[in-house]
Amino acid sequence: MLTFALAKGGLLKDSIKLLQSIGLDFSAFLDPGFRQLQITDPTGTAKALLVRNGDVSVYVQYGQAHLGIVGYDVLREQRPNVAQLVDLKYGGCRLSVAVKESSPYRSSLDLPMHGRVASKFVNCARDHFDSLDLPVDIVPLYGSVELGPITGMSEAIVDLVATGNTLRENGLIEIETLFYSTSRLIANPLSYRLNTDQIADYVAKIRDQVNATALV
Ligand SMILES: Nc1ncnc2c1ncn2[C@@H]1O[C@H](COP(=O)(O)OP(=O)(O)OP(=O)(O)O)[C@@H](O)[C@H]1O
Ligand SMILES: O=P(O)(O)OC[C@H]1O[C@H](OP(=O)(O)OP(=O)(O)O)[C@H](O)[C@@H]1O
Repeated sequence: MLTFALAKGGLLKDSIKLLQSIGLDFSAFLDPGFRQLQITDPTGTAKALLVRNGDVSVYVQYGQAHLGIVGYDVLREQRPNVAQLVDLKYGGCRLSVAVKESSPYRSSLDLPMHGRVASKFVNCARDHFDSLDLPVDIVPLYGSVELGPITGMSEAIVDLVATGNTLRENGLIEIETLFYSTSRLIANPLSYRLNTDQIADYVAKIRDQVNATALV
């Protein structure tokens, strides 16, 4: 049976809405009291696994899920062996360098050599500073990254920004954008090539739905 890996958290509502639009109902996952992590759509045609955002590509790469929905930011950070098929357009955000507004830094190159940069996106952050030939210490954090500069633990952060409210409310400013991100439909490369469980039909329906929505 075709299996999707869906990320709990910010992307879940839109992912379920998208799958509903192609006739697959996994809305039970949105019920806060619901505790099952694997469900079958009421029509019995597909299954969904509810996993952490950072684990979606793991299930897809290892083949327990044929398809998955995950942020492009995560794909850039993890570089998993999966096929990236469709830009789903929702979950828009960007990965940026931010510092305290009161600091003297206004671009990445203003940061001191061997200064600290806190991030959940350690690979993306390292690539960015390597490309500038600026040696910095990347400090891995798993959330509330904004506290790095606020507490003085780091000079800067590399973190996701959407509305910019979190930065503003914490006295930080964005000084550089690494890349923009939206959610992506990914597939296990072998299942996709072999068209296991008619993956191609579902991918085409999802692509059509996204294109139709973009035209509205
Ligand atoms: N503020 C935001 N606005 C819009 N999209 C966002 C925002 N923050 C993150 N995203 C997008 O949604 C995805 C999921 O973010 P979410 O915060 O739900 O997961 P997470 O807590 O980072 O994941 P994990 O559970 O693996 O730590 C991100 O990878 C990104 O693509
Ligand atoms: O620009 P904004 O619209 O304010 O959104 C940005 C915030 O959203 C994400 O955090 P999330 O809610 O995922 O929590 P986290 O700090 O635990 O990663 C990101 O890490 C920022 O903190």
